Amino acid sequence: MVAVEPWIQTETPSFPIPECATWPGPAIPQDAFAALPPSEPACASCTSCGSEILMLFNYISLHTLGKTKTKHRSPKKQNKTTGHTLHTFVFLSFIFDIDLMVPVPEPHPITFYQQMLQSSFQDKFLGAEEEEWAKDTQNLANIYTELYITARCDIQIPAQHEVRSFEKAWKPTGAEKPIQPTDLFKHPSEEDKTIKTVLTNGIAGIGKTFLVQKFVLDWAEKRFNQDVHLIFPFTFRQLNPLKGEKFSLAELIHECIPETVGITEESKFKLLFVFDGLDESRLHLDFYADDNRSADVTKPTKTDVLLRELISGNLLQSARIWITTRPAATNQFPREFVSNITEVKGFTDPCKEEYFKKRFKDEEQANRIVSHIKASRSLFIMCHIPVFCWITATVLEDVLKTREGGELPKTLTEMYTEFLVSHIDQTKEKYGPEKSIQYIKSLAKLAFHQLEKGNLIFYEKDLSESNIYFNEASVCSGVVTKIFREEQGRKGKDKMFSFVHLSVQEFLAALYVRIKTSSKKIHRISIDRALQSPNGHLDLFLRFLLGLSVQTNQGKLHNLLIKTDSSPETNQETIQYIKKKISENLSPERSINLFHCLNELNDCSLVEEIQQSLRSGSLSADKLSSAHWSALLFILLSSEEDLDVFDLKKYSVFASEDAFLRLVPIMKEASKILLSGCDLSKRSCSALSSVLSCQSSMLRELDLSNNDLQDSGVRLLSVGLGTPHCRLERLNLSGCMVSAKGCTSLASALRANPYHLIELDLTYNHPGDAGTNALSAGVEHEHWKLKNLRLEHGGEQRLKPGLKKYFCELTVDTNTANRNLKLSDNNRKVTALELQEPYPTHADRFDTCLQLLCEYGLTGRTYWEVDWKGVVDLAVSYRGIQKRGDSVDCKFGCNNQSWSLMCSEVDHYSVWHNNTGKDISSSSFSSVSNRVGVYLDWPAGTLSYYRICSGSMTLLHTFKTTFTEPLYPGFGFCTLSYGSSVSLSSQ
Ligand SMILES: Nc1ncnc2c1ncn2[C@@H]1O[C@H](COP(=O)(O)OP(=O)(O)OP(=O)(O)O)[C@@H](O)[C@H]1O
Repeated sequence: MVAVEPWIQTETPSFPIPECATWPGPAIPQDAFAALPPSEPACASCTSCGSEILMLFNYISLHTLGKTKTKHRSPKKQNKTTGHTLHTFVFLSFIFDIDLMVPVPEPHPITFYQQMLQSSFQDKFLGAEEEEWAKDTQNLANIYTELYITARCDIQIPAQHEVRSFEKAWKPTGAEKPIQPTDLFKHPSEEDKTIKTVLTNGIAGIGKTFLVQKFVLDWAEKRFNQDVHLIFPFTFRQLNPLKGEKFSLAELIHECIPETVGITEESKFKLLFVFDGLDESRLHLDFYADDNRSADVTKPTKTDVLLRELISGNLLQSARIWITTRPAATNQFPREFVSNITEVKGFTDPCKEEYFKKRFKDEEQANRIVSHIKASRSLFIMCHIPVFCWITATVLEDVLKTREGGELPKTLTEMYTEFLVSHIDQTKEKYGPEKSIQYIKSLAKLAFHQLEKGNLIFYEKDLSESNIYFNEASVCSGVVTKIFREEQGRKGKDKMFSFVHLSVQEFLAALYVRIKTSSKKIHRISIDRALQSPNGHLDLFLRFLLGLSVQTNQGKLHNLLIKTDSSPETNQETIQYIKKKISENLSPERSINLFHCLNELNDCSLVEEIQQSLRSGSLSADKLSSAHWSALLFILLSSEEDLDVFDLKKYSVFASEDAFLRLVPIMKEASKILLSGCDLSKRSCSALSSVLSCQSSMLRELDLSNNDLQDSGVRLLSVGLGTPHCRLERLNLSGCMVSAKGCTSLASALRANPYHLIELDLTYNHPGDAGTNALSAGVEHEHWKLKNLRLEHGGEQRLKPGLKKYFCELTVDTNTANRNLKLSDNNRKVTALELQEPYPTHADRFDTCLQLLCEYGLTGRTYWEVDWKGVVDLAVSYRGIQKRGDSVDCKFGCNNQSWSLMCSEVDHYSVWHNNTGKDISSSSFSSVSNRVGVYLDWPAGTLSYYRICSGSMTLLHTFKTTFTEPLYPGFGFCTLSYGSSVSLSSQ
């Protein structure tokens, strides 16, 4: 027996394999495994899966190798066969019927086959640029730009049409964990454990196929993943035509990956099966179907069943599986078969630039293109999608070549119009203008009808319905190859087609409508239809349709469009109609699309109005209309501002609860929401609950401390917390008036969804025994992730509203009182007098400054109130403030040891720290008030002073700092204001 690799070991127990006698070929040479590292198996000791592989490759050697030797290959492919090594030559000779010049003894060590496959894949994947539709793109290794990939712990099924999601200014967030492609199969927490099945999710054109190709190329060029012996890359497009046909697994592999034909070795290989494009699958992949019997690798089985068995792990249990898909198809895949989910997010901002720099070798040209794209926010955002970068690069390259110094396209419609025009121009001369125009028209028809049906992949039959006949199309392929691609089906059957990107299909569909009708009404009808769509699937179509009514775009496509009545006046009517719609109560997503439409129509008036008010500081939340609110959200969502952290205090102009509720779409983008002390009530809890339960919620941290949410609010919040989509890790409800009832709601939410919350802060509440027990019991539970439950500083007083819950009765420290300060009213009143008191000498006594300190140092949250008269300093100070003399080191507010509010019946208020003062405007105070409230939140580093008048509080000032020692409240007076006094108020 030899060492079995851990990832095989963990899955099936070892048992002795059948005797080598079952091997039908020549005996295995002694040195067959010589090229393997010492930990690799030196002989065929095996697990159950090992024996499956043994049978698989025995079968290959017997049945398929000979058969495929005679297979006919296309001359085009033959030209590509410039083998890298002797092995490659030998291997390729099997495929291409080239006479063997050097006989190679069989069977070979695994490294032999590995090298053959790797050499062959180098040819295949380096040559990715040879794809028909992308003839001008460069070599994969040269153009490949790093993609941002994240690990997710669940599958996201978008409620929206995926095209919409590419409008957002996506940025890496703290909530997401980026991973390298080389770590796809590494366990996130346990390094020595590998993962069996990875599902990689990503919207259309985001780079999934490129990622797969680069992964395989890196393996083939021995850069990464060398622990995998063999990689078998499939695409669902390839597999679709095989639906219902019967193959053994080996035959299926050979059928789709001819490069594997030579493999005849038996052993326990580490295999990786890659299946690209689950969303395009037409196979019957019902994992719970009745016919799910355990399949035999060697017996002909229906392709659909083989795949299901392989993916579900019933076949080749130790093989790794990697599936890529667009989000819409993720729900086809049962969660229990996925060990890890990753998402391709596209290019980060620096990578967008890098892409263009790779694509344009001329540095000056590259810089010009990058700065043009950056100048148009919408284009720059969209460039996180690689296919959009490709379209942009293609267009701009052409425009720069043909129009020296000319305007570059700025809107989306302008970009796609140029894209189309450049292809028509390139091919007109070759095939004649009529034919090329006719084909574009036919493609537009196809695009429209298939979009209506929701189809992204079409067959020859669909083409002929739009008068496209394959043979002619291929003759004229120069016209269409860049916008339309053909996937080579099997043996010439079932050819499949798609547009290079869904957005191209949507553009052509809009063009079709423009070709067909010049009616004024079409704008309104299309706007209404797009607004009715629950998932926004017509949003982009609408933008193109309206963009195509702009005269400059129409001028460029005059060969295709009939004369329309899209005069500037008609467009003005459309603009007014859109503005009217925006002012109605639309969902944020729909209204944001309408702003994009206005942009396509070159109308930016609404957005400019808001931007102007933002710049001048005249924006006031209560004066904003619905349309202005939508404009504001549009600006915020598409701004460069980092939306990862939502801090309501940053949006001070919206600090009312009503305004806060309007900002929910922004909160949905955040991973951290900071709402401490924002006067929120239970109304806000329902909104936050919807953010928590939103499918795409990235929220990990929510700080609601110091809001009087009460149990009713916490109950609403718990609804969101308990939903499976909520992945909140930290929740701060400190000082939210929560009693046992609220704790019980939280506990039941956590019973439903115990997997994410790690930290729960319930300090300064009143959980009582019942609340404490309900939550503490959960912490002990093995499924609960909650580790840090904080319940300190509890008590009945915490159920009081506002800052009163932190009320504290201060006691003066008589040993610190200056002799000119008289204490009366049971030491609760301090008055500055010219006449000295006979206090004994004490080291802590202020000998010159008319000041005193209170007895206890404060380190938590404390609130107190005082009544004052004359001119007084209401201060907090470190204990070590100097007590001798009258220098700045002694005086409250004049050093770095103390902070003070100076109240004067003449000059009103000023705040002081470190000898720097700031007056507080008194113009807003209509009447005199001599009561001040002081709130110290020592851990948060805030000290706030409030003016209290007839029971209402007005914030005067907040100091924000980091306190390093306990703080002692203190009172100070100046020598010229004898008679001034401070009285400590009781609760
Ligand atoms: N990492 C990358 N570096 C450079 N270009 C890329 C990269 N990824 C993708 N592209 C460009 O974008 C195009 C589309 O990418 P790809 O086909 O991989 O997307 P996809 O996610 O598989 O899309 P779909 O879901 O539509 O199949 C590529 O042909 C290439 O031009």
